[in-house]
Amino acid sequence: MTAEHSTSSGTTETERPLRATVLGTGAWGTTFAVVMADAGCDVRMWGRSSEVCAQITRDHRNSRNLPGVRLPAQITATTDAAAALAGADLVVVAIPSQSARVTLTTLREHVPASAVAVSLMKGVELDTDRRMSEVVAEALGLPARQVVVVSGPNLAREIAERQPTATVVAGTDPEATALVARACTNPYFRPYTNADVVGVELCGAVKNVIAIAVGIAQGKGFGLNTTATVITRGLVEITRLGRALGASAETFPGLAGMGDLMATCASPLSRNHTLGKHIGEGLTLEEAIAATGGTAEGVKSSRSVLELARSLGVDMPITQAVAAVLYDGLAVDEMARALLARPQKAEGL
Ligand SMILES: NC(=O)C1=CN([C@@H]2O[C@H](COP(=O)(O)OP(=O)(O)OC[C@H]3O[C@@H](n4cnc5c(N)ncnc54)[C@H](O)[C@@H]3O)[C@@H](O)[C@H]2O)C=CC1
Ligand SMILES: O=C(CO)COP(=O)(O)O
Repeated sequence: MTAEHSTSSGTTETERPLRATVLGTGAWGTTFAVVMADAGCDVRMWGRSSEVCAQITRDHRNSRNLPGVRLPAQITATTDAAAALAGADLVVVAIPSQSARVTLTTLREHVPASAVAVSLMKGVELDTDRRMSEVVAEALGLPARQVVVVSGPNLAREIAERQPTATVVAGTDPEATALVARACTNPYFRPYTNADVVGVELCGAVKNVIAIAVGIAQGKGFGLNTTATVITRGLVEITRLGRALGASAETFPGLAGMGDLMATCASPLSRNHTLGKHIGEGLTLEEAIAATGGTAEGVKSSRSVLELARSLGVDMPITQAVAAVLYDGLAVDEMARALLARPQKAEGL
């Protein structure tokens, strides 16, 4: 992957590998660094832990977040934000959604004004109800056209093992979107581009809440009929919210929508699914968070998505039930009863 710069004659010339800086050394940040390194980019990482950064640079491993995976030797990591971000063409954000605004605000002075920012995060900010691309643009002071999102059926561990998958790269500026898609194209990772940023981001955030619901059902011992019902009606909920916010109907049955729902709701690798299962088995929220490890974004997003839906008058019964179980003491046994007892209606949106 090389950077192309316009020359004075208006043509482009290939000069050097594209420089990408990943913010966050968690499971997905590290895996996406591998994806971009395998696509030919020059990849640096920034993280808070000097121990993790040293291990990435020196031993080519991240045993805390991606145990057993060997990283390409050219990936380096540092806690020094200025060094990590100097000259970056792409700034890839992979930290928990609720920490994004504060963290990016402190890093802003080091981000080159011409950089394209890439959000890998799947959440909606509490209190503001902002999507992550909006948070990134506001915190870094970048125009919306310079922010691109990546979202799809992308369980980190499988991709770190170079198992084939596809994703969606969404942005409002076709050039920036294509640049990010090229930066992550390699023999096992295939991005599709999409101009529907709103739809792609909502799919990524809300599928985590639906995966918690599926996990709860499975933790209760319910089978595949229940799982299929929650996934399918979950997609209806996501679509309803997205349409109210102007998203394209075509996005929801695609990779970022149905694709990611299938991966996240089915896989024991998913933190959201796992957390839900623990809740269904009777753990408290605190116990389930501790037992799951890693970031289960759907916990906080159940509240922010519900806030957003209410502000728009959109009905999201599964999301509402998950938030009620996690935060309002609704008993798990009551959850299914409450969902099934709702008034009869026609299928569809
Ligand atoms: N793990 C996965 O398979 C996928 C995750 N995502 C999304 O990517 C985002 C990041 O997820 P993961 O890397 O998996 O999470 P993780 O839990 O593995 O790692 C999060 C990382 O962020 C760091 N961090 C936490 N608070 C921070 C702060 N205030 N400032 C700087 N760093 C901070 C942690 O130390 C850790 O290194 C989430 O929004 C998640 O939904 C998206 C696709 C796949
Ligand atoms: O987003 C993901 C897969 O696409 C990862 O899901 P979890 O955050 O639930 O692990």
